[in-house]
Amino acid sequence: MAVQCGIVGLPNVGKSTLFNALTRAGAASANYPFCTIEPNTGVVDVPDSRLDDLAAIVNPQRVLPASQEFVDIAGLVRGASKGEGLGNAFLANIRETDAIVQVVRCFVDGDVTHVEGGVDPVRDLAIIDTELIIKDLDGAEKALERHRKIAKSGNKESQQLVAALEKVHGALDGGAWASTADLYKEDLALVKSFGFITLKPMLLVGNISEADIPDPMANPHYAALVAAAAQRGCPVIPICSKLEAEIQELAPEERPLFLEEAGLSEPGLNRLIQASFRLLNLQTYFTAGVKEVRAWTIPIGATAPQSAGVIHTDFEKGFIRAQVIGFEDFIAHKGEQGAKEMGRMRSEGKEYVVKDGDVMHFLFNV
Ligand SMILES: Nc1ncnc2c1ncn2[C@@H]1O[C@H](COP(=O)(O)OP(=O)(O)OP(=O)(O)O)[C@@H](O)[C@H]1O
Ligand SMILES: [Mg+2]
Repeated sequence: MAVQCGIVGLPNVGKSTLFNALTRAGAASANYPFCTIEPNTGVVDVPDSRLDDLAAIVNPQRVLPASQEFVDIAGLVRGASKGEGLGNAFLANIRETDAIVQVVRCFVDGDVTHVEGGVDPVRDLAIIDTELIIKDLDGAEKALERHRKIAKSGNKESQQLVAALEKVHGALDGGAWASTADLYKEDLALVKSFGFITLKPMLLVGNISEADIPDPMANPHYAALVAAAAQRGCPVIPICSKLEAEIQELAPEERPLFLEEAGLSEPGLNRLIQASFRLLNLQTYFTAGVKEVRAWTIPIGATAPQSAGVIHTDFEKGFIRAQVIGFEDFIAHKGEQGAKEMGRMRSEGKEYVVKDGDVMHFLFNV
């Protein structure tokens, strides 16, 4: 289950630079087939140092991190939703994604053109908002037109769908994101297939300059973005895309020193990937065998059978029970054998809610 994030923003704000940094980072260490699916879609590894800790104990033949997909689209300009610029065609590409990462320019550099004439993150946010809202409004209107006809014939499901679409439409028509509409779980399920962009969770990336790294809030543009993000309850992280891309061009052994000099404890990309994980309420469990140590992505709250289903649907169908060792126990007792001897291996049933970091072994019927 590779989670997909769509990267949006005005032209020339640093989306592709960020995307390239991300995908190069992934490609360097990834052993995934189809690493680059399309020119503008890249699969990246989810950095997780716990995998190294597990591998040091288990000594597996291979280590497989969890993965995440990023989709880079052309910049959106004013009027993109009405066909201006290239962005409109590309907006369709992000309808399928699970979350939106919006890159907002906060770096000041006279050599890099700003399509709106100057750096102003709050204005830029409003422009992108408008485009996404109009695009969704258009989609909602078309869907309503179609489904109102079917609903008239007395089709119950269509009537429910129309009611849900009307809520979405109402929010969008008032200039707000569809996610602010008062939608029940059932409504969300009904409108899911329409891929409304403004129903997706969004993470803001303030693209700062290298000089801002030690103290991003000292850049008034970034501070303004943080304030705007807080107002709408949207997470925001500072990243210098340009530097991140440069880091990924270095040999892995050269990176730590470079990071230290830049004032970073780890690549900003790690924070970005981890933040998008949190945004989507995801967590990780591990399988740790001599063949492979592997990270698996599951929603927070997933039960043991649901988690097994991420490996294979048969594991979920035929689930009997799971043997579980907490990550800390696995490390402290130097692996499965040690944890077992100390009574730290638990047998859990169908109701067990998997915890972040659990090392799992599933028993199932086929
Ligand atoms: N943090 C930064 N500091 C300084 N320059 C940057 C930074 N991030 C990106 N740039 C520069 O901004 C320019 C535009 O970057 P990029 O091509 O990534 O933008 P984009 O958003 O993908 O544009 P488009 O929408 O046209 O595809 C490049 O010259 C890049 O080097
Ligand atoms: Mg680009």
